[in-house]
Amino acid sequence: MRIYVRISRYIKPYSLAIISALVCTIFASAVNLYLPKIIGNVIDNVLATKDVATLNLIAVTVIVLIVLQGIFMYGQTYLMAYSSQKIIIDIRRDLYQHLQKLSMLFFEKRPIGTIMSYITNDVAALQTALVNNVIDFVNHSVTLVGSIILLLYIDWKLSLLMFVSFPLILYTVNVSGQKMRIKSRTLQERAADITAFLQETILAVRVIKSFSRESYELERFDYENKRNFQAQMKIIQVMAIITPIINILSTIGITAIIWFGGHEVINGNLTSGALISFLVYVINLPTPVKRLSNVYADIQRALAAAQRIFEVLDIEPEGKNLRGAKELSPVDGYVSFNNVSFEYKPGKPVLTNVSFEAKPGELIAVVGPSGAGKTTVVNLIPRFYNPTDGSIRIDNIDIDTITLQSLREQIGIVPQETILFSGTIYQNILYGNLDASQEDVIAAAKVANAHNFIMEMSNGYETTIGERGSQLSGGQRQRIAIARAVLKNPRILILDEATSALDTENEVLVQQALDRLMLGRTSFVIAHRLSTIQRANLIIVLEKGKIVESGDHDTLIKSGGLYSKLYRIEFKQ
Ligand SMILES: Nc1ncnc2c1ncn2[C@@H]1O[C@H](COP(=O)(O)OP(=O)(O)OP(=O)(O)O)[C@@H](O)[C@H]1O
Repeated sequence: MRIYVRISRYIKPYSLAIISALVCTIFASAVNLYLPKIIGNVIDNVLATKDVATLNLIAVTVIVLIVLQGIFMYGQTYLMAYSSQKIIIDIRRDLYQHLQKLSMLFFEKRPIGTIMSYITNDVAALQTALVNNVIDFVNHSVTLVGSIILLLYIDWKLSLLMFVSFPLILYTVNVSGQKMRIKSRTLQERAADITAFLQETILAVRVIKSFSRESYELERFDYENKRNFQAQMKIIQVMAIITPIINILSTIGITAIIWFGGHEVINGNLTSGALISFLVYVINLPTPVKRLSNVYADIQRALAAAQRIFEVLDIEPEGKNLRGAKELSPVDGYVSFNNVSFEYKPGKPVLTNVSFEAKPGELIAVVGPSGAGKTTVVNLIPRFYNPTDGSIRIDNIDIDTITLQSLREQIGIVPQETILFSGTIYQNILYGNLDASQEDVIAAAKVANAHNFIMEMSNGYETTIGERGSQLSGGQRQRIAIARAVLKNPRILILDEATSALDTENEVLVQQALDRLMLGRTSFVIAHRLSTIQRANLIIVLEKGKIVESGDHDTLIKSGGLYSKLYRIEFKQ
């Protein structure tokens, strides 16, 4: 029931348009209902009495009715499509907005394709239900109920005969509808699996090719397709059984009516016209029943989709602001970790009692073996995750007590892998500060050593870069990411130095750009370069989530611990 209430909340703003559409539908269906009655009239009152005047009148009436029906059908289609599109846009928007608020953990737990499927497949299923099925439902319900009333009015004994088969039909529809609902959900999940698979393998096409795993991937794809096929066939099976059953039941009913009705006419209890009208109503009756059973199945499918959509909408944004969270005004850049512990999965600590301080403008290098928790430490600063224990303070304010947006406005991040959006280079740099002027963008590009290579491109700043910036080299992408960060002008900087080596020229340009970017900002660098650790005010050495050493380069080398070992293996080459 709750699901209907929630859907109705989306429908409410468009109720006037929907009601108007439904009124149009009712009138359009009423015309259909009236036509068999006219046929009966022609037989009894025109053909029997050879009354030409009435025949003319009936002909004109039929044409007028059909024209009116056309107008109503236009209204029904237009208004319903209008409102359902609007409703779908609202749902899609809410879903997208909600997804944006969900924590990183949500995205890490699910393949990208599955998440996309919520917004594409599930919303599309809802859309079909809203556009086609609501109209069909009203149209065929009116036809069904109207036909039954008219049948009773024409001859109730004949009607009773027909009604014997009806409960059987309704029962069949009901049982199959329940089955459809369960199977539809499975199908929807299988469809999402295929999207997820495609997404993953298309993104990883380079890896697949380099390992020559095309046939292996094809096998995996075949498997996903097979599962989808099986889910699809289970639904078809139910539908394939229900249709002939309904046909058989209706045909038995019609034959009985012709037989019994024929006797009624012969005995003079019924006119020929009335029997013909009756038969036309009865023959038309399976259509609404069949369509309603399809509508029912479609609505079940839509409900399954709606359920999945609402399940996502119900996931609490984990990184949400605490009640009474304050805006963080521009900071000096003092950052402290106070006994911070963290676990991604309960019971599996990734960081334990991490404490350190960074003064404004300092460079903090985070080093340690792979998996030590370096990325996790820096990800806690913009609150991509919340510490399980302890606190992080910026300018002595616990970051838990400030709004996420104002916190993240003060932090610039240059990741190891630069993610660019399809669009122009200009738009990609502007992403750092949407209010920046053209001069600012160019100045930032200059600081980032990006201006020259941009100007050498076919359309300069207006050059469109392919999806994820695939047309640019690694070093160029990094410099665009740096330009973005320069434009944002944050007080605190998080930098993940690329491990992959660039060519010497790019290396120098990137390094120079980074140095300019870090100047005067509190910078946390997951360090892979010798120059960074040598210059760092503080080096934090992590091992298995704990700080095992900290200090500057010279002190740590002298102490001869893990750092000096790492230094020999990783940095001093
Ligand atoms: N999203 C996640 N969910 C669960 N566990 C995670 C997640 N991210 C990282 N971990 C685990 O947490 C630990 C620390 O990971 P982290 O990425 O912080 O290490 P790192 O020092 O940055 O490693 P690397 O140098 O290899 O990038 C690892 O054991 C890793 O497996």
